Amino acid sequence: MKKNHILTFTLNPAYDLMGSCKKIEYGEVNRIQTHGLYAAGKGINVAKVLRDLGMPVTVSGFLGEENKEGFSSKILGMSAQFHTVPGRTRINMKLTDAENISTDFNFSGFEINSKNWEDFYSHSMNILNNVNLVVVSGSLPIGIDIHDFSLWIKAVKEKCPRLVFDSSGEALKIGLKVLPWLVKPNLSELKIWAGVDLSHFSDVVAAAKKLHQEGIEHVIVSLGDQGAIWIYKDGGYFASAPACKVVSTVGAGDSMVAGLIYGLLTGKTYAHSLRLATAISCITVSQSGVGIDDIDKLDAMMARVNLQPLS
Ligand SMILES: Nc1ncnc2c1ncn2[C@@H]1O[C@H](COP(=O)(O)OP(=O)(O)O)[C@@H](O)[C@H]1O
Ligand SMILES: O=P(O)(O)OC[C@H]1O[C@](O)(COP(=O)(O)O)[C@@H](O)[C@@H]1O
Repeated sequence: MKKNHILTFTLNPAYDLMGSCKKIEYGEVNRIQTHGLYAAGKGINVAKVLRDLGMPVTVSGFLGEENKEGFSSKILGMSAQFHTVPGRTRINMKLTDAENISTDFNFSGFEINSKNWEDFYSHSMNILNNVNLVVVSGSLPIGIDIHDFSLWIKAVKEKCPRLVFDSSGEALKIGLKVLPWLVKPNLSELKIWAGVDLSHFSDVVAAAKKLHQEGIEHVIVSLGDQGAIWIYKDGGYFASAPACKVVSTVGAGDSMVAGLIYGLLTGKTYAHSLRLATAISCITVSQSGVGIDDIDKLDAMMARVNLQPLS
């Protein structure tokens, strides 16, 4: 396997059906303009960006048997090592309205039984050999016991200490306990972890520092259109996100994670890496779907990111 080989696990991938309408009318028939149907889920999105930046990447997780045709053809250029299970991969609906607000309807899909989990567990440990960095991202499908997930992610970290973790809800709380190498909660996820309302910027910085002090080397908190902060051993940065036309914010966080990984694995400075990650996430916001189709756009977007050191 090549140097810097990256593996992403998406236990609950999805087809993202993206579209827009003027306004979502509750209880009415809503007519939606379709933008596209994409193979997605957090680790898949991270992998798309890394692939476009030229990094070798493998994607893994579960995939539903019934609608698996087509998924692989939508993620060309990366190695796919999915564990197929009976049932359907979920379809998540993502709508952007005239005020540029994205609303997500994340459905449930296949269910995992204990045999599926046991098989996946051993398969996942095998494919972790020779991996330089592993990403565990997204929600858990129905049927995965949180205690089993906790044991699995611990074992993943033992095999590959450079663990990047991005999830929500109970899985987020459990995953943070294994002290991943890098985490990127958004503001609402950080609030859940902190258990308090983080109403001021200084509260957000303090909570991120606390998470870092627990033993997580890189804590990045994304703040939507406000940008992001990064706390690491010797300091931190705030990056403001450049104003951009919003097509859909879906995948913005995943794109940021990919940019951070790329910067860190290719030896860029933290300032450069955060600038790059912020720029990539803004490019994602200004298009439908995740990925960098024009690499020349990046430099221009990076120049528009404003960085400030945090004390
Ligand atoms: N409306 C926006 N305009 C510009 N950049 C944005 C916007 N929304 C998100 N971003 C960029 O994407 C990053 C991740 O977005 P955020 O919504 O915080 O994450 P998540 O998708 O994980 O909830 C932000 O830090 C920012 O750089
Ligand atoms: O696994 P979850 O938490 O339901 O999230 C899955 C959804 O998140 C996405 O990966 C987008 O995530 P972000 O907007 O946080 O980057 C979608 O592609 C997918 O539908």
